[in-house]
Amino acid sequence: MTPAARPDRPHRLLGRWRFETYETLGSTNDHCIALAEAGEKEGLAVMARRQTGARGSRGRSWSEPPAGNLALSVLLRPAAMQEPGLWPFVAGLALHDGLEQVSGAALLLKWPNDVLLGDRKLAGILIERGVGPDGHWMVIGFGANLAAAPVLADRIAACLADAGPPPAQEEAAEAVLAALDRWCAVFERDGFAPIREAWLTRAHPIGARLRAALPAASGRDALANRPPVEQREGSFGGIAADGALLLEWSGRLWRIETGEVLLLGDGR
Ligand SMILES: O=C(O)CCCC[C@@H]1SC[C@@H]2NC(=O)N[C@@H]21
Repeated sequence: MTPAARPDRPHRLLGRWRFETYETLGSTNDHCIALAEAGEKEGLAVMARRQTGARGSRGRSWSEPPAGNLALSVLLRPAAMQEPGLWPFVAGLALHDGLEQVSGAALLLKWPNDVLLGDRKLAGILIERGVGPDGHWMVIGFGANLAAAPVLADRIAACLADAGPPPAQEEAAEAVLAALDRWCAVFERDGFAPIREAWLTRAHPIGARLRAALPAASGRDALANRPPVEQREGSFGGIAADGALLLEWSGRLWRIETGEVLLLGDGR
């Protein structure tokens, strides 16, 4: 957390969230994590109009234009951190539905929680967990290109401005928080089955061509039910009851539990 960082106005209550907005933070995830370690209760939601050190998944940075995109993180303390592998789907649904609602654009989910406009990445999620003096915490960070897409070396990203007038940052944050409130309630009440079903109706179709970049198989990780390669192209076969990606390749359905998945044709 930036020690001097102060919200730019008093927090507002939105469903289960205490919503704070900041002009500038290094990273909204870092800010929430520092507060979680200092004992903050669950339900904090932090939006920054600008981040100076945003982090992406797999240790990458998350590139942002000077202003106008969505940077939002929430702090949860799920009991004993049950089902950690299923939260990406809950969060992905919220990001997808919130952004669709404020833009009217038709968006797609890609495993496990990227949001695409057409075949290009529009938004992503970084989920981090830990345990501090007050118990377990989980921070879910949402990043979405609203006003501008970053220029990336290896692919072309999308922004909502490609599809029409982009929503304001706060409007997008509130829509994502409202959707997250709804999907958390479904998950808490009915478990993963309805989350999985809703996720599948918002994903690219079954049979879409995917390329999965898998971590190198070695030692205990070299599971017998995974292709013994680092990269494989196949067809989307849905998701399993535990959230694993099912990839049809070479006449078999393979389970993919970790790794990066590209929808082929997504601007690369
Ligand atoms: O690589 C990805 O797809 C995940 C990107 C997550 C970026 C968001 S922006 C808000 C929050 N704060 C961060 O530092 N990262 C996440």
